[in-house]
Amino acid sequence: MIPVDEASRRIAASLHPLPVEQVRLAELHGRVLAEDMTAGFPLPRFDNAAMDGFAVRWEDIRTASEDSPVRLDVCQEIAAGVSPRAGVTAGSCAQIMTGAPMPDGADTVVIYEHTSGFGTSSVDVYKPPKPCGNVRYAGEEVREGEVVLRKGQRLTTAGIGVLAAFGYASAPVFHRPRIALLTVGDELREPGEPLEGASIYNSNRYALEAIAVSAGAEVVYHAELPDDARRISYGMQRALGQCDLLVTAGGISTGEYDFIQQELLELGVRERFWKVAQKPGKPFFFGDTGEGKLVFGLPGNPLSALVCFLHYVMPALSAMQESPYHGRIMAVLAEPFPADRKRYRFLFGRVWQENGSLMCRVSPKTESHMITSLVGANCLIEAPAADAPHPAGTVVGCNLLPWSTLNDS
Ligand SMILES: Nc1nc2c(c(=O)[nH]1)N[C@H]1C(S)=C(S)[C@@H](COP(=O)(O)OP(=O)(O)OC[C@H]3O[C@@H](n4cnc5c(N)ncnc54)[C@H](O)[C@@H]3O)O[C@H]1N2
Ligand code: MOO
Repeated sequence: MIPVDEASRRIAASLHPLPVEQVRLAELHGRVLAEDMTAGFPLPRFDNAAMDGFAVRWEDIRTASEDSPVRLDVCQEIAAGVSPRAGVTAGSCAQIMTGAPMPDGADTVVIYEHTSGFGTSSVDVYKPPKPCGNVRYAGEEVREGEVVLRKGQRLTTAGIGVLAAFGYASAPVFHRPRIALLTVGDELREPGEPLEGASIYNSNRYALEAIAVSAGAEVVYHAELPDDARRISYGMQRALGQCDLLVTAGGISTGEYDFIQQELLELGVRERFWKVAQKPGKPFFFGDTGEGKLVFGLPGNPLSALVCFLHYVMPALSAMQESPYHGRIMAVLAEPFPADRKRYRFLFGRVWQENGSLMCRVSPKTESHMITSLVGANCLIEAPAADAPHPAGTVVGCNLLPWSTLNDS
């Protein structure tokens, strides 16, 4: 049995970055950038109006007021997307729309509301803005050549919007990690099928598939297998042929029908560890193949499987895409945490904000088969082994669940 940190280190030592591919903008959501992206031009690209109104020389209208307006000749209209025909000279101005390029000579835009209005050959200005007011200057947001998105950034709303603004129709991203998912157990039935005798429904397949997809991975293969060494071996061979990570759930402990470890070793998988000093998830197995594929043998208890996925598989998926994984925040226990005497303990729970601090408490159901303890949980709380419960007030690590937010009810 090895400590939790040592397990994470051994997994990290087996990881390789995934290959890179060029993917079209519309398909980039959730993908991870494989290169820094730079600005091909400054943003804004040219000086332009921030408001609808009149492009003027501030010098001409600085004294304008309701009682003593300044009258200017309107020499042209400039709409967004149109280049100015001429510059603005003393005593003249241009009617201009938001986003339209500023004409030479003008340094300020007077908003429509502070003038006599559009559509005439001259305009009265009633109120001056600040000098250079209502103008967006070239390069004020981003300089040409500046890095706007970093390698390792997961592309969602922000990254996709920024790529589009700089005209990138596609971007280099890491391949999506391909996961093969095997669940094993004679007792398992698929949801929708009838239950008979001592059978139970296969929840791991669906919960693990959901978390894998939310982590940006692709489940390329799945099989639901009986406790039969030959069929498990065959399923694992097929799975390994098409994935980057093989994730199995169940059959990894020491029972008479736990064939996963034995069959993995038969297939030449190199064991990096089996058994970690943690609760739940003690019989967790990790290995790799000669071709660099990773094998995660998760315990079958539903919460043990999810804890191992959250704590080990998620960071591995990020690292394979050279993306930093910031899972953990620190929070204060509102109630005692039932520590284990020998094993590092993970428990689902809730974290919330109170008077400027983050507080947390574990879910009322704490056993590793109790899948309903996930309902209402928004975090996974972790704490080291101890002879007595960690008292309220202790600061512990909390990992927001990838499908939750701080404000989930
Ligand atoms: N003598 C010992 N017995 C057990 C030990 C041990 O150290 N010595 N470890 C216990 C711990 S801790 C865990 S965790 C489990 C893990 O065992 P396995 O990984 O071999 O899992 P199974 O025995 O196949 O299943 C355990 C449990 O989970 C249910 N299960 C399995 N797959 C699914 C699924 N896809 N969907 C829903 N539920 C599933 C299964 O029916 C069992 O109840 O071993 C302990 N025993
Ligand atoms: O470690 Mo098991 O995963 O306690 O239930």
